[in-house]
Amino acid sequence: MKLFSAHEMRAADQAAADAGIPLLLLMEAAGRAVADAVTRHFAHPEVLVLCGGGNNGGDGYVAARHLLASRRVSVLELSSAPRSDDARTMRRALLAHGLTPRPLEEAALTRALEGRPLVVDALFGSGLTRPLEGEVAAAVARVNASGCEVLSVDVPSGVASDTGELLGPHVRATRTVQLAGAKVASLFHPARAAFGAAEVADIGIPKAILEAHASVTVLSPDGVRAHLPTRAPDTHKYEVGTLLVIAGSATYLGAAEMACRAALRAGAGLVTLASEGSFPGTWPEIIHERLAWDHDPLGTLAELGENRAQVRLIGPGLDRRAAAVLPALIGQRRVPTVLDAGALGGGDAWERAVRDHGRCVLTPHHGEAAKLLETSAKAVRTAPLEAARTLAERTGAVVVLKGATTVVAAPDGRTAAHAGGHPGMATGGTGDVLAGLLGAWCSDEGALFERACAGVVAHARAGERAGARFGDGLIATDLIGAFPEAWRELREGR
Ligand SMILES: NC(=O)C1=CN([C@@H]2O[C@H](COP(=O)(O)OP(=O)(O)OC[C@H]3O[C@@H](n4cnc5c(N)ncnc54)[C@H](O)[C@@H]3O)[C@@H](O)[C@H]2O)[C@H](O)CC1
Ligand SMILES: [K+]
Repeated sequence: MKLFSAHEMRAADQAAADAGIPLLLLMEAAGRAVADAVTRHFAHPEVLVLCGGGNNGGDGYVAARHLLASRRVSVLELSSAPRSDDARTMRRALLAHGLTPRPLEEAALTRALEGRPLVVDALFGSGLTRPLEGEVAAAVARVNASGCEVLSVDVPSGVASDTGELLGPHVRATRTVQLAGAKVASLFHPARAAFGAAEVADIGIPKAILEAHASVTVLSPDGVRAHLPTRAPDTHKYEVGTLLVIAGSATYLGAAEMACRAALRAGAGLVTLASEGSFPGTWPEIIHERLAWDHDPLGTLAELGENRAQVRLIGPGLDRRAAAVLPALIGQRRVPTVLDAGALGGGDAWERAVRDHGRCVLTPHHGEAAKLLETSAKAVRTAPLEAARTLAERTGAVVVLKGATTVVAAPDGRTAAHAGGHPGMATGGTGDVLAGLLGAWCSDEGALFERACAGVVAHARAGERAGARFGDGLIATDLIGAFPEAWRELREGR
């Protein structure tokens, strides 16, 4: 499935019109899809349709017309007359069926809501340009306070379709029927919650036109299945991903250990941890090599069995003293390299090293991305797709921008987003687990973006499984425990 900005959707509409499918046809299909969704999901005998002055309102008039056959329908419209010709046409068609919209005034709305109808919200869609205020904001507040169920058309009115940030008063929908494609806001918190159960309706824009106008893919198990690592029956450990993890510090080895364990459970053939201090060695499968950050760490690493590592992961719990040698460390080997946490150093030399390397995967959370982009965490939160893309373009790396919705961006502009997982994953160490998992799966340097996408979906699925068992009390190592099951489910298409 694709994700659309308002601009991309308008461009797709225009391309459809140029190809011979006029907007009026799309509007008819949109309103029909909304009426179908009402029939499928709601049994209310009474339906109240609220129409705005744009094309979203036009969809509302069409839905009202189709619902007349099976429900008692009333329509309240914003006092301003419909602005677009198409919405005006659809309003006339409704009049021809004997239903006359009435002005959306306080008294009329209050009275209409008393009958506890299903409310179809067709006030504003992707054309919202500023926060709702005045009468409209008051009407939206009244609808929310009524406790009536609401089906929003395309976007809950008041939600800006291009960002997960909420800008002002908005409808809290029970369900939203998104038209032609999912909108950015439907995937990102906190706006995501306003959509209720979100679905996408086909309104007759040809698939090729939609594909050509959307730049973001919504990740799903089906979409990543082809990129899950598989093993030949006669393979050996050096063939399935040998990983060198450069992480941890003398006193804090937990993050490094979790990354190593996750990599092993994700199928890495061999995992070597290079860190300072002695390793408690709770998993004997992890090979430990000692290095001293004050004493020629690059030389030590060059001597290690590092030559055998097909992938490197640098960063979880990394000793602060490593910062001084990070650019040289990144440049030391040309194998795919996942940079996490302490290895997301930033600065000119770091950025140059990452760019020159050309096979890096960066896994920042919002705060780390903000530091790398020299902006605020709020700016990253408001526009995570753009933040991930900018960082990927600047560094030439695949960027995995972690959050409740994770964005994966490639330097060539490919972008994907995934909203799976469980709120319990907001706990220390889940990022280390993702880093280890990506370390295990990013051995295929020709498919770093695809493997990163698969890793993000698998990590989220493991979180869902662990969340189902432990709820918000899940801890990072539970994800590692749930990982084999999650991976199997994805492989088997469950
Ligand atoms: N391909 C598709 O998805 C199709 C979608 N359709 C529907 O069309 C709307 C978008 O229509 P548009 O006319 O561009 O915008 P709106 O209906 O959202 O109305 C905006 C309208 O209102 C003005 N405005 C904006 N913000 C405010 C505000 N805060 N207060 C007051 N007024 C505001 C703005 O100037 C516009 O005039 C899409 O969501 C779908 O529902 C088509 O029907 C079929 C193809
Ligand atoms: K709406």
